[in-house]
Amino acid sequence: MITDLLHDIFDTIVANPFLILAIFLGYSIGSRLLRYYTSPLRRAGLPGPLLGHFTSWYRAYHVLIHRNWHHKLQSLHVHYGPIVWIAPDEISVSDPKLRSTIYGFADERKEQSFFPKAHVFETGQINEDFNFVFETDPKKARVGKWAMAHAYSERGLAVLEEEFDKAVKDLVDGLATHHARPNRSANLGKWCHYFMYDLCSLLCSGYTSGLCQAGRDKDSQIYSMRVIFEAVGGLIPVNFTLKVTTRWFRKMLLNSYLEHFFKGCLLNDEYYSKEERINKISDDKPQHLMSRFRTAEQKIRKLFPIGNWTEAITNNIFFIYAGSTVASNAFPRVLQLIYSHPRVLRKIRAEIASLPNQTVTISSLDRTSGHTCQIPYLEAAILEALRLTPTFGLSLSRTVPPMGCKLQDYTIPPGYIVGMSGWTVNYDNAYFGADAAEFKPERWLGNHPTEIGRDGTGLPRTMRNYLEAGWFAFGAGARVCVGRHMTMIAFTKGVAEMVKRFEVEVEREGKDWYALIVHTEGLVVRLKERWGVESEGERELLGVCKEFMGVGA
Ligand code: HEM
Repeated sequence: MITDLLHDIFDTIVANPFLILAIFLGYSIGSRLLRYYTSPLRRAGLPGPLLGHFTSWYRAYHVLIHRNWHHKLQSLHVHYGPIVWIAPDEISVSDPKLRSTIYGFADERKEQSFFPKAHVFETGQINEDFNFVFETDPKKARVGKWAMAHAYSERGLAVLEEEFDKAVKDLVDGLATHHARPNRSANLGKWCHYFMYDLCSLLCSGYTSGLCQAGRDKDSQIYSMRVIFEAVGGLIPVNFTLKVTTRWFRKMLLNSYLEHFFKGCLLNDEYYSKEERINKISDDKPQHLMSRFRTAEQKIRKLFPIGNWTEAITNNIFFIYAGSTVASNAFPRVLQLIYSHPRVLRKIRAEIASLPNQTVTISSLDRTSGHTCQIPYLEAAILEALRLTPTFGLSLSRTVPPMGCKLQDYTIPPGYIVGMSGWTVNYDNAYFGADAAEFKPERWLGNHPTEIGRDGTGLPRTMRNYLEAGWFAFGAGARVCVGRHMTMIAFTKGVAEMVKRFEVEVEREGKDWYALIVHTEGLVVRLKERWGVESEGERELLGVCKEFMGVGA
């Protein structure tokens, strides 16, 4: 009986494929229309592009085909205001003042009021154990952060300062060896990848992956990372990805790239298995991150006993490199902005010249009690560049908790997704000023003209405190980027050595395109080694020498 029925269905499909297609399309369009007409977001009158109210393919189109979602989102907010309904169940918010509503630490009614990471982040779970960035279970994420935060802190990284210096030296020496000669241009984007990847290997295991020395992506590590970013970034905006794939399936698809990557970076010794290698590095280098992750994994395991320790450690190491991919796409733009503003460049050089040994150390950044930052202008220039190019382009989506939420005049019911993106928040004129789109490091310095600090001292609020409370380059709240200190240390040291050593002329600006993160591609520059100008007297002398040798000042 059932077999007959199945036969009949099969015959009908074979005989009438168009009928089946029509039924499928009818169902699909009908269900979308029904969802739209019954949506509380429509009843609440949320503004936004009509197509986006029906289907998430509207956004996927801009992500996957045009690769310009970050700019599209900016123009949507300019057109519709700070709250935009962008996909059937998702709202984009650009008002910095609403940051704490969505990402703030929950009050005592945590279960009811905390906005957890949206389910769609599960797409990035391509392995079976703890996954720092994409973990959607708030309890697990909290435990992970608690176990690992110290290793990523300024103090935790200070013990590895030598490794930062080594990576920076390899970057400038590599650029000098491979590119600093006439008629030889350098792809700055690629070099920033080499730099950040070498740095990660040094921090994790104490030896370099040698990309800056080689001047190329030796073992296709950057390529492997890119495949993972592309696949995950392409799938996240398409809602049905999670309906048609499982964690096992995504692992099958992408794990080989993860393993290849891991091998290229850290397991390049054929005599050891992965487990042996992890243990050997961790035992030999207890200060390095591999060892810190092994300890963190043991802590997490006490609370979440089921898991695979090598995968957990692989994941953590992967996220060090993944974070660095975010950073290495930001670094070229940071350098470009600084070099293309001669006044800023001069001020940075003057600030560095005033440092002991003309060298940035981690303690130059120290602001803890009794210390003053010794490189406020350089730091401000980097923060300002990161504000304008927040490479983590993806909206950081959160699920509205059971008690719902109010965004300006709109009430959003539980279960809907709300999210902010640095590309819209950081350009908000009302918060950052009418000149928000301009590169002005000075805006981070001094005090706010009217506000009083919120620390109870009655002193004016610093501009830095005000801006950091609104910007969104590193996210906000419980899931704020743990790699921000590592980024600032690497960038301040990196910029300092670059501006000391090279004059840089941009030959081609390249372009930014969107895929989970905003990639910086094709930024080509010409480098000329400087003569280490230090004092007025030396400058004059060097001017004479250069003139004599025809090098030009
Ligand atoms: C310019 C550089 C960077 C930018 C713009 C950036 C941006 C971000 C943002 C926006 C988030 C929040 C994600 C969310 O809330 O869903 C985040 C999280 C994270 N970042 Fe970064 N990041 C940078 C560098 C790094 C580096 C160098 C590392 C690695 C050391 C790193 C590791 C992480 C990790 C592990 C998380 C997850 C934190 C958590 O979920 O609790 N990031 N990053």
